[in-house]
Amino acid sequence: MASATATEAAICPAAIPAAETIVPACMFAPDRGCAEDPCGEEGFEDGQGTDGESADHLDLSNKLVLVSPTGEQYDSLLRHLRERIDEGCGETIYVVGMGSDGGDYGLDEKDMEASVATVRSLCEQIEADLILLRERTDAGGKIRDYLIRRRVGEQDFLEVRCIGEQLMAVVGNVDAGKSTLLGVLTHGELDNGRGFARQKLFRHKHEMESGRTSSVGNDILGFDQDGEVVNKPDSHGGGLDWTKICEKSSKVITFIDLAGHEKYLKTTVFGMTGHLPDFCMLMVGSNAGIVGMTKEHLGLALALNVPVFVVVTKIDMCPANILQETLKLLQRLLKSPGCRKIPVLVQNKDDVIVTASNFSSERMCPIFQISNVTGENMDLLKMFLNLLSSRTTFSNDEPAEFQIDDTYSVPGVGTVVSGTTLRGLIRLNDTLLLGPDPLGTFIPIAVKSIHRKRMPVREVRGGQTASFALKKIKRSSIRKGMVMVSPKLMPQATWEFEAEILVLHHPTTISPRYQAMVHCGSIRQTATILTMNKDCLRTGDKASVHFRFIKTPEYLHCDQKLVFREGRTKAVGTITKLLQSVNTQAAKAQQSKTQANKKTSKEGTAATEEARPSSPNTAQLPVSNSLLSEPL
Ligand SMILES: Nc1nc2c(ncn2[C@@H]2O[C@H](COP(=O)(O)OP(=O)(O)OP(=O)(O)O)[C@@H](O)[C@H]2O)c(=O)[nH]1
Repeated sequence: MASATATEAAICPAAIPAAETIVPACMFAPDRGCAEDPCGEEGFEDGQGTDGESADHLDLSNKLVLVSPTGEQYDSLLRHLRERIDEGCGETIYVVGMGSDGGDYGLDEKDMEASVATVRSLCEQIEADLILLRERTDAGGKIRDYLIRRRVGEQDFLEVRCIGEQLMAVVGNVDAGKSTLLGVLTHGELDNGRGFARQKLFRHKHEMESGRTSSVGNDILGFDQDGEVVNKPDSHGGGLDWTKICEKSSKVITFIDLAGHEKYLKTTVFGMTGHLPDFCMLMVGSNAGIVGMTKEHLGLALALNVPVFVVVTKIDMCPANILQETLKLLQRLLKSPGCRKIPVLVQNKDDVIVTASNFSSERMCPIFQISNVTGENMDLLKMFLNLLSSRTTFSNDEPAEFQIDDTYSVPGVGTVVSGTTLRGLIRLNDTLLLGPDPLGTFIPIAVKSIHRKRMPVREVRGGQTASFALKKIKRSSIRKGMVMVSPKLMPQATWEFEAEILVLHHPTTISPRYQAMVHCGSIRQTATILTMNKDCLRTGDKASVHFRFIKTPEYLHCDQKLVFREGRTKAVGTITKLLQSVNTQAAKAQQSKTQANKKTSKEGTAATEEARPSSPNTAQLPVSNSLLSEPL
């Protein structure tokens, strides 16, 4: 398949040498030993039509297919491109001039021109921009890499302006330069080495004074169509106008700056589990090396399956031998059996294109070396950020589910909840079920206003962060970890669940009755181990464990990832079974009581009436017979 397969720039695991030294990025270029390998075939699967027609007989494997495709080939190419754009959440890197049929790579001038005209026409069909990233020459002529990114139309502005939004968790030990790098990236001014750039980001007074991040920060970086950063801080306070950034951007990255100090590990774990980041940027100070929380943060990202890349900072002030030592240790850590990553040192734009193309789907872990003070290699990092495409696809057809990360009281507005839409579509005036409350019940609630990136919008989709203003609800009755879901889901709260866990670290042994904090999505609550399928657990052990929350039941799913921690003890796992769900008379009684109270308020009554027919807690759920909602 000419461009279709070749565009994958796929790495070939078989071709990866188990080298001791850092692997150069060019090892991953598509022209290295991948021509006859199974990676090349992957594209064929993609190339199969939705009607089951094989791309094989359309012969899309030849690099010349784009020169003058038949109608059938054109349709197939279009279908394939559409699939890739959907898979890449609106963008993909597309290579012209390479086939997977074993022929020489490269096209002559005329064929390249014709091929690009075809790709341009395909892009028009899907309303996407075609941006040239690089041109190189091989035996058969020229090869070009393009970024294809779906356009964001004017009419989308009010709806979902930031289509290409990605969430990036920023982790690393204290003083690695996390806040500084975010300040430099989002405010466009270099640092002075004494904390100048980070000043713009601090949110709490004590952070300003100590220079340490304690909250989960949130900053955005926008790229225009040409990959240029659009952030322009205003000249007065240096603040960022998010609306303007989103307006001008074809891609927006939201950073969550997670605290580096061990004291704030709880917040950091919450940031990683609760915000569903697409990527994780692990920062390492070149002079300090792999110290403190670096390994913990890396372990957390790996356990949660978040693709990680590393940014080594402060290269301006680090002696060459220390920098080399840090890189060596870093590489050893990444290649260790616990990580099984392939470290790749990014040194030029070609390396950026290759690493960005393969990042989310492969074991590759790019390493950047930068200075926030001199700006060295900042262009490579920015280019990488612009080219990264997320593999997380969210379906809008599923019933809506929104998890609450934070609550606010806004004067004149009332209670506002913010969080992440996990799936489905939430529109203005939809009625959702909010819960669970301490009794495990969910109450109907109408969506009266939605904000995204500080802008009012009419809907939010899976994967997007948003805030909702809620009527007639006290802030104190909402806690992190609660959800707002479609009534179709008939939500139930769970006191007890089973999970397969792996103990990453524990100083002695864990046995039944042990208690620790469970982080799961935005849920953060202490749970007790009731039973497990082993007598006791030590570092490195895997087991099936039966947990019970100590305070309130929570809304959980099977297959959700969780982190279980207390002090230095840490375990990660996956929920396998929900054991004790609240679905009781008591919950029902509480539900009716809430509704009765609501009737006293006109608006509250309206909302209740509206939701009643579809409210599972009032009408449709089967009623179980015991007081399961009571804690043990
Ligand atoms: N010379 C030099 N100094 C840097 C660089 N990056 C950061 N710094 C300085 O290093 C110090 C620590 O940077 P921060 O950005 O606060 O580190 P952090 O990782 O955010 O720390 P926490 O928020 O506490 O987790 C500040 O004084 C920065 O000015 C760099 O590339 N070169």
